[in-house]
Amino acid sequence: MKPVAHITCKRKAPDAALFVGSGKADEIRSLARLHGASEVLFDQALSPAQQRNLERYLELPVNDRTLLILEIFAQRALSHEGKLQVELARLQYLSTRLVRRWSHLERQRGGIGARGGPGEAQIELDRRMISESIKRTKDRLSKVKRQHATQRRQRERRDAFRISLVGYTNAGKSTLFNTLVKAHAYTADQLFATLDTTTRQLYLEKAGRLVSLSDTVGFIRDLPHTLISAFQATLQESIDADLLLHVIDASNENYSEQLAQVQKVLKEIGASEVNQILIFNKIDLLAPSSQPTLFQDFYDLEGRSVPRFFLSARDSLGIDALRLALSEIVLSSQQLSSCDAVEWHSGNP
Ligand SMILES: Nc1nc2c(ncn2[C@@H]2O[C@H](COP(=O)(O)OP(=O)(O)OP(=O)(O)O)[C@@H](O)[C@H]2O)c(=O)[nH]1
Ligand SMILES: [Mg+2]
Repeated sequence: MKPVAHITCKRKAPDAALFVGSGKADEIRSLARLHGASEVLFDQALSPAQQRNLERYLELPVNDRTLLILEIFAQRALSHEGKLQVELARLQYLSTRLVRRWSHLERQRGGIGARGGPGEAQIELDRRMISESIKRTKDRLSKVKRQHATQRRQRERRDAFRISLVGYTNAGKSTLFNTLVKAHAYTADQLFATLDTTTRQLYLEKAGRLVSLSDTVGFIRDLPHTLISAFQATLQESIDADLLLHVIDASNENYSEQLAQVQKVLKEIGASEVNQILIFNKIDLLAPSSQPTLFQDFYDLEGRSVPRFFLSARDSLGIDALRLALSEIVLSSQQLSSCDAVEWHSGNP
């Protein structure tokens, strides 16, 4: 599907019935007719009622940002757990929108049904089918989650230091992951290239030990709440980590907004207290005048001073300095935990 036209609108508050004003809705309708559009997509979350009213008004299928993100997620999910999570989020989304949605369109197309469109009985049947599917998917998901929790506990028992890559979608997390572990995670110039958490062992020479490194799903502005809860298990990896590498596309003009969005999601999933290092990536794309003079400094992250590294994951530029810093952090955390142990012993003769 390709966009044929787009239209923006400024309003103090969304209209309860149509989301936009009726004048704007008329404009959308003429534009859609002019371009022969087959669907209208809103880059915002619509309520079920708004969506229904808009479809009636525009006489076209109307979808919203949540559904678009769900569709992209559905295409990208690879693991069994990821697929189940997307399926569940999609069913839950659908179940709120199953109210005579298509009746008016089917009537126009001379559709079947006694009084045009699916009857109440059909809707009731669909609803029951969806709620059964929701239950089945939930059961399957909780089984997979139990298995994963066991695996996670086993990893924890091995006492690994855990590092997670987090950041806005397309920031370069998977590229950095590959560069660091020389693995081959799927990278692509598209949103949500990665949906499943991949974990590999990373050897840090200076620390003389292995740590575990996880690549995670990218974050995005206004991530719908249903999706946050659907991906809670996947994002759990970042909450459980000892250290977050927050990757930022420094060449993106909206990088500071994206950084703030990621911070917001981290708060929502309860990971805002985990230590962070900021990675300003893609410096190869910066103009000579914007190149950093220092490749390592500190950044004021909501009142916390956190280490920041400038690098290019694609060109392996600045990677050695990052590996060195990671080694130092791992070593000092080891010292800290052995100090704890000593204190504990001295306090308990
Ligand atoms: N020029 C340049 N491009 C980069 C760099 N790092 C990543 N990219 C490109 O940016 C795009 C996105 O990279 P990914 O590693 O897939 O990004 P991601 O953060 O894993 O994205 P999601 O999985 O979608 O969240 C790809 O086209 C990469 O080749 C870099 O340092 N410089
Ligand atoms: Mg990725």
